[in-house]
Amino acid sequence: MNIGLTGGIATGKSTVSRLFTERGAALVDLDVIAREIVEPGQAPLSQIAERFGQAVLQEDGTLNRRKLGEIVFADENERRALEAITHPAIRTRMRARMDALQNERPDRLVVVDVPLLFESSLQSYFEQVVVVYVPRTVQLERLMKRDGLSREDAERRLAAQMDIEEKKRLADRVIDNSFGVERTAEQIDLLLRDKGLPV
Ligand SMILES: CC(C)(COP(=O)(O)OP(=O)(O)OC[C@H]1O[C@@H](n2cnc3c(N)ncnc32)[C@H](O)[C@@H]1O)[C@@H](O)C(=O)NCCC(=O)NCCS
Ligand SMILES: Nc1ncnc2c1ncn2[C@@H]1O[C@H](COP(=O)(O)OP(=O)(O)OP(=O)(O)O)[C@@H](O)[C@H]1O
Repeated sequence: MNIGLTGGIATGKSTVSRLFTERGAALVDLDVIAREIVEPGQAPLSQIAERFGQAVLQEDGTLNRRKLGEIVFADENERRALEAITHPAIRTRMRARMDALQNERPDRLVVVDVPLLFESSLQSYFEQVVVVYVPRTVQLERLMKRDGLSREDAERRLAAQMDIEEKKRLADRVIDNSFGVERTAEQIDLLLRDKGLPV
């Protein structure tokens, strides 16, 4: 049994993932996998340095994420080039983790946090696609606050993704995270009950 969990940047996917794992679900997080595959010694990191120049590496050879972020969120072509390097490796690892977890305990819910699920057309990997939703204004405020970004930088990151209202329309199920975390937890309990899972 699996769920593909998505939403927009800073709409609350990590918060919702944590609520699921507290209730016994297993988690596969694509932001974590995306970091693993660019660790020193991994092929994608060398490809990134070749494509974007040594300036995107720090002195210790690790990726300068802030610098690369500035480049790719300002230019769609650059972003696509980065995705062409990273996405195949991310997808392979995602599939392997999902299979391993499901084989280990077939009765367990596997939640997969996939920020770009719709943008990358990954619907077919999942039995149900759940969107964590907040209105755009709330999304922008939470993003600026959490990451210390200016409004302009936050807007740029939002512009790199499908609009949250569009994602809401495409969802099999929506979790509204506009209110307190308690209200969000109630919606998760309801979803688990609908699936016949213990809460
Ligand atoms: C550009 C990078 C180095 C910036 O790193 P940074 O630490 O600032 O951000 P982080 O990785 O924590 O991502 C935060 C959020 O940004 C958004 N985001 C990241 N990459 C992209 C992208 N290519 N397109 C649109 N949104 C993106 C997602 O909502 C993600 O959850 C990094 O995001 C990256 O390597 N992106 C390419 C891999 C990728 O597509 N990851 C997204 C999940 S698979
Ligand atoms: N219900 C809520 N009420 C108030 N603040 C919240 C709520 N849910 C999440 N937040 C805050 O909003 C910010 C974004 O949440 P979170 O990090 O879970 O989003 P995300 O979708 O995982 O982000 P990303 O796309 O960057 O991975 C965080 O600072 C978090 O503490």
